Amino acid sequence: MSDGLTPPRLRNDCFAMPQGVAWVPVEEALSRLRSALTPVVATEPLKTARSVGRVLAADAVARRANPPAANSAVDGYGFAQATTGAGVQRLPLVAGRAAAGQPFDGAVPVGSAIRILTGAILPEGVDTVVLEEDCATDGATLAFDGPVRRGANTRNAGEDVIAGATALTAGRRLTPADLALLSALGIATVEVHRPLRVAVLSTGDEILGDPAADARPHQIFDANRPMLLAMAAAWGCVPVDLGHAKDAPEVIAACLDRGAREADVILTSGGASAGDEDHVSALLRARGQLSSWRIAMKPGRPLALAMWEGVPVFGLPGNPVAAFVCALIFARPAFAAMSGEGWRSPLAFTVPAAFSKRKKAGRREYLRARLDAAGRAEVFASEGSGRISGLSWAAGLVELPDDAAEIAPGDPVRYLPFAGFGL
Ligand SMILES: Nc1nc2c(c(=O)[nH]1)N[C@H]1C(S)=C(S)[C@@H](COP(=O)(O)OP(=O)(O)OC[C@H]3O[C@@H](n4cnc5c(N)ncnc54)[C@H](O)[C@@H]3O)O[C@H]1N2
Ligand code: MOO
Repeated sequence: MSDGLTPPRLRNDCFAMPQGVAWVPVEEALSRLRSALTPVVATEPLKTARSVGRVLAADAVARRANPPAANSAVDGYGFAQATTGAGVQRLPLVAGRAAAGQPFDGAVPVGSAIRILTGAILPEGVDTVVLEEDCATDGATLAFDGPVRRGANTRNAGEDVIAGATALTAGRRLTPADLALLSALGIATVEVHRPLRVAVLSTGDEILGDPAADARPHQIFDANRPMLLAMAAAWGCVPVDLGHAKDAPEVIAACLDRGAREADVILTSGGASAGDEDHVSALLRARGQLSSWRIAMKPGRPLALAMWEGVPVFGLPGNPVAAFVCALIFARPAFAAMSGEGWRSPLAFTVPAAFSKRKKAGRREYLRARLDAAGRAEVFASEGSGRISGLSWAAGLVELPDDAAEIAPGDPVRYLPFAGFGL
């Protein structure tokens, strides 16, 4: 008989905070990570044209000014402004013209004008250009209505960037626009970090790797691995697919060993909680250095952060929504720090809520959200952590503070667009 057995009061709330467990606030877990992580990737020289998405390992210094010489911003006629004034101006045209790539060799005499095209270096004697649409000409004389401002329709040498200036600083993840800037400044090669290698492992006896396979009722297709591998790739990392492992400690340990050999960081999903089959957290506690787990956030509370053979492991929860949110909030800034970019806080702005919600104190909450036509954040109808359709529906997250909150339509909320996470 077990008459003396007294169960705890029924909570029936899978998101309630269990007692007797140390919950790590999100900010504390983030600041632990931030202080622990440094760049782990080597550097290499790379052709600028091939460097998009890479992280600069050294400042890029302009070899040349942009523009390198004063030139015309329009197609028109150039002259010295000092000899012109108000009212109708008539200037004799010199023979020849100045075009981009075909500079005019001579000097333009004071009081004369020259045909000039966009991008052409200003010939000696020219400091001002008048737009061709504002001119009349018979081929020998130019007429326009003055006055014209000195320097009109021209671009100064170095007005964008001067030679010797630092164009981009170390830590910059290079964008297509950066490639234009570097190329214009004559920087043909950049010193960049090698991309971070991110290994991804799914765990669980129920996981079936191939979505084309015939699944038995107890089996589910692996949703987390393609998602996490694609996130790593979108973040400029090299994804390393570790496949999926059964819920057996020695199998998971072998996969982690491989991950530690082939990658700079490991993402696992599933088995992060404290259930009978939650081998990832148990393994990390027993054989890795578990630094922080059970984060006070929803979704994602069983996040495990640990080291395995000297390589950081992010033990993400199995529920795909929780795995996704934890990857955004923890893995993304951490990968940036490890990649040489430095810690990157997510882009966030305040928008009015299009929803009502009451939350309890003690946990930060992330809701799948998107902006409606009026710029208000609407949230996905269900908060269920397995509702993957809501991740596709969403374009960002609403972040609710650790404290209790009651949100009514129109109240300001913090919105974190996926685009700000590079997705
Ligand atoms: N008694 C308690 N049960 C649970 C708690 C709790 O505190 N007490 N926490 C719940 C929360 S919250 C989460 S999240 C999960 C996290 O558990 P695990 O990280 O150990 O994940 P699993 O149990 O392995 O899986 C959870 C769920 O996700 C599915 N899954 C796992 N991997 C994948 C994958 N690669 N692709 C698609 N779906 C996946 C798995 O089948 C489960 O349904 O624990 C709760 N339970
Ligand atoms: O918080 Mo669990 O991480 O919801 O799904």
